[in-house]
Amino acid sequence: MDFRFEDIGPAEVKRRISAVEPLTESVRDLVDAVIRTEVDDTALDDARRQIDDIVARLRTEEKPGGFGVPFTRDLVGMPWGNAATGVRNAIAPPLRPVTHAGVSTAEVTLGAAYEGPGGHVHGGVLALLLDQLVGECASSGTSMPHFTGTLTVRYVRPTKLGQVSLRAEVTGTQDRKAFVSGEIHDSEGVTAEVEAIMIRPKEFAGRDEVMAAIAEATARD
Ligand SMILES: CCCCC/C=C\C/C=C\C/C=C\C/C=C\CCCC(=O)SCCNC(=O)CCNC(=O)[C@H](O)C(C)(C)COP(=O)(O)OP(=O)(O)OC[C@H]1O[C@@H](n2cnc3c(N)ncnc32)[C@H](O)[C@@H]1OP(=O)(O)O
Repeated sequence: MDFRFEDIGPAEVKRRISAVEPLTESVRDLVDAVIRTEVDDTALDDARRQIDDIVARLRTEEKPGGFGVPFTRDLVGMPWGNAATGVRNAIAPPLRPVTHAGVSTAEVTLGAAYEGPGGHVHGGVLALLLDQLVGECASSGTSMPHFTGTLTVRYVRPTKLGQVSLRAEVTGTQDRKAFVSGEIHDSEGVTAEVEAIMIRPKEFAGRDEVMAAIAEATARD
């Protein structure tokens, strides 16, 4: 597991997010524009050249591999490359889950980049969002990381592209397992339901083990 520690506080986290998030949003807009544009071939080629230049500039300084999940000195995770939520990830819709009293919710708008059946959301994208939400729900509720063991999605009816709401709730726990139920709905009701078995890996028996894993990974860096 890639645990790292950065000795920074909330103000620095906020500064870093505000420096990069507008770029992520612009790239997300770019993805949507490339799907929907009807400009001619010359304009497409011109756009490609300009984008290649920008990519070369960004790559002059870059991390190897993924972004990882560094933790701040207050043990706030920064999963900024996360496929569903990452503030640096233009592929992420992005999902912004909120957990309160054991219930996680999120509202998200799924545009052209998330299409599967014509005009409707790809089933894999719905599973991704539900997977993330049940992970947040199990992990935030216990303040310990839980991984997805088994995720069962029932697609009730096609989900139209546009705004959807998600909800998840822990329905029970047994040793290191948390059972989570959830759903996605649009303006007309439920479109997909999920049942998940989330598991706290045995190396994270308690907070001390998580802290030890962070310290060990930081010492390796
Ligand atoms: C102090 C610092 C604070 C830290 C942070 C705190 C909070 C974090 C807050 C928020 C975090 C936010 C969100 C969460 C993040 C992302 C969500 C996305 C979720 C994912 O995207 S995550 C990636 C996909 N996921 C995997 O990549 C898992 C690969 N896999 C494994 O890593 C292992 O396989 C594991 C860990 C699953 C189990 O390994 P293990 O060794 O711990 O478990 P073990 O075998 O001992 O079994 C123990 C009991 O679980 C049962 N069991 C085992 N496996 C099962 C399965 N698959 N399904 C159903 N039940 C299963 C057994 O049957 C037994 O049950 P019983 O005790 O009843 O016999």
